[in-house]
Parts: sequence; structure tokens; C-alpha cells
Amino acid sequence: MSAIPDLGHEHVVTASGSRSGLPITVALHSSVLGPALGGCRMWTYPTWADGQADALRLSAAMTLKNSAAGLDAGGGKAVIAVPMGTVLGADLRRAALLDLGDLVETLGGRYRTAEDVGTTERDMVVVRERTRHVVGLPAEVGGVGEPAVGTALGVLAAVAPTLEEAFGDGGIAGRSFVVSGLGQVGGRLARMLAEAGADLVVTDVVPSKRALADELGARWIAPEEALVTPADVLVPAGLGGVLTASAIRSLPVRAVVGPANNPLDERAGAVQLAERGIVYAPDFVVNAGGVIHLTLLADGASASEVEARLLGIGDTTRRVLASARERGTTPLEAAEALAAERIDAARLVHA
Ligand SMILES: NC(=O)c1ccc[n+]([C@@H]2O[C@H](COP(=O)([O-])OP(=O)(O)OC[C@H]3O[C@@H](n4cnc5c(N)ncnc54)[C@H](O)[C@@H]3O)[C@@H](O)[C@H]2O)c1
Repeated sequence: MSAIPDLGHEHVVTASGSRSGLPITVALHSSVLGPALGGCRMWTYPTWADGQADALRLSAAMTLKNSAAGLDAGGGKAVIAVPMGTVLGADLRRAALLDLGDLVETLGGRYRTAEDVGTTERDMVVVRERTRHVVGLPAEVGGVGEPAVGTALGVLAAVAPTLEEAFGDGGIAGRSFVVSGLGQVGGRLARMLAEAGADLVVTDVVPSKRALADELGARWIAPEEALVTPADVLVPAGLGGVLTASAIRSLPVRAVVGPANNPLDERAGAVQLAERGIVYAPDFVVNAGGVIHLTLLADGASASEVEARLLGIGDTTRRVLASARERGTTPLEAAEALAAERIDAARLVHA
């Protein structure tokens, strides 16, 4: 029986931070492949239960991601749920990060945290005051730095196999891409695509990001146009859940490949994309560059070893897309099967 896709977690704890009073969840989904690794999201949620639900979903996705990336790391995630309307000033932020550190420490190393949406590598320095089970610290304090460059390089490696599957040719030059979200990863990726000769259309909800569009010679569109602008490829690089059933119904692209976690609003979106002949490169395969960077460098790997593993994301993507085609499944199912293979094999060894 497959280890995926149930949401049975090994350990979940939600507690009010003793300093901050904010609800913090640490969700350890699986440590079958090794100590779990996944970042801490600090985000606004309607209720603490919404934050907890996000942690459960994101930690299960980390199990898939770390396994498909060939890492000896399980899946986990932390969420600091900021109530609507709360102003997260410097003191409250620091208090919440120290509370997170205490909670991570209670797991004794079975879960390692890192930055994620809403947190930064500087925040991880605060977390380290309370626990050593934190990765992605800034280089100036002896850490391996933030993971966005690795993530962008990994997504870039996945672009060629995705194009091959959609067009029979992996060349980026002259292909049109809509990049939605010009943050830490999307901004870097847009630059890489521009350097490779892509015809770029970009957007972000933050208007000041338009300066990057001008610098790259990219066409700027309004954020709500991202899913209705005709192009060869859509690159979701903002938040998740953007590919709803109605968005997919009229999506005017031939392929989707990007860093955003959980871009599909519903699992059925993978089937809907396949039915429309749109090649979907699964998020947790293509955006694993960040965890590859964090895990391998923290374990003492050289820069060239890390680079080779990042390029390997291209091979994994090719394998997943070929397997889906040959077995008549969606790429999402093929990627889940790939991730489950390693976990099931490790379970057998431990049994
Ligand atoms: N940072 C990493 O290494 C990493 C690794 C794996 C996955 N991811 C995922 O990739 C995505 C981007 O991560 P990031 O680190 O670049 O985050 P970020 O916060 O630096 O950037 C996200 C950008 O998207 C923009 N944005 C938000 N909603 C938008 C919308 N509706 N339309 C257009 N733009 C929108 C934001 O303004 C921001 O500029 C997230 O889903 C994240 O979970 C990131």
C-alpha cells in the first residue's frame, strides 16, 4: 500500500506561544526517510484551525518533495497563525519566533525548521536562540543562506523537459512565459528566463516590481490577467491555489511549471489540465531546489555537488512526465508514485 496520500501525521502540536500568545503549529508528517525538514510560514489566517490545517497539508507535501528529490529527509512544516487585523510589530515577531524555537525544541531534532513565506533567514537567527534544529541561517553566522536561488535554478532545470513534453523541443529562446509573482524565486527565475531568450510577460501584486519588468524588457500585465494571457507557459510564482477549476477551463497556455507550492486549488485540477492537453510539471518536484540547497549544504556537500543535484530536477521532471504519458496517469499521480517508492522501500528496511 502506498505511503501517500493519506494525511496521517506522526506528530502534530498546536500551542499558544507563551510570549506571543499566537497559535503555532508544528506538523511532523513523516520521518521515515530521516529527520523532517520544512519551513515555517508566518501568515494571516481567519482562525488558528486554518493555520493548523495549512500546516497539515504543507507538511504532507514536504514528505513528497523531500522524497522525490532523493533527500534523506522527512516532511514537516510549522505555521505561526497571525489573527486577521493583528499588526506584527518587531517585538511580537521576535516573541513568536522564540516561541517557535521552543516548540521545535520539544521534538528533539525530529523536525528541523527553516524560512518560508512570511519568514526570512534573519528570523531563523532568532529561532536559533531557542533551538539548534534550524537550517538556512545567513552565511555571516555560519549558515548556508536562504534557499531561493536553489529553488529558481531547480525550476529552470525543469523548464526544458516540460517544453519537450508540450512542444517536442526544450529550447527556451523564443518561447513565451507568463511569470506571476516576482518575489525571491519568481524574480530570479524571470531574470534567468530572460537571459535564456524567453519572451516574457510578468506581474506581481506589488506595483514596484514593475521596475524589474522594465529592466528585463518584459511586458507587464495586471495580476488578474495572469491566467487569461495567452502564452506557451504559465509560471505560478506567488501563493498557492490559483489554478481553480474555472481558471483551468480557459487557461490559454500549453504548459505550467513554477515554484509556487500547491498551485492547484483542488487535486482534480491535475486531471482537468491533462484533459485540456496542458502539461503540468508537479510543484513539489520542480520546486525542490530550496530543500536540496539547505539539506546538502548543511550536510557539508560541495557547491558543485549541490549544482548537480539541482540540475537533476530536470531529469526527475522528465521521468515523471514520461511515466505519466506511458501509464496514462496525470504527472501529479506519477510524481506521488515516485515519492512513495522511496518511502515504502525505507519502511520495509525499518520493519
Ligand atoms: N523561497 C523558496 O526557496 C521556495 C521554495 C519552494 C517553494 N516556494 C514557493 O514559491 C512561491 C514563491 O516563493 P517566494 O519565496 O518567491 O515568495 P515571496 O514572498 O518572496 O514572493 C511571492 C511574490 O508573489 C507576489 N504575489 C502574491 N500574490 C500574487 C498574485 N495573486 N499575483 C501576482 N503576484 C502575487 C508577492 O507580492 C511576492 O512578490 C511560494 O508559493 C513558495 O511557497 C518557495
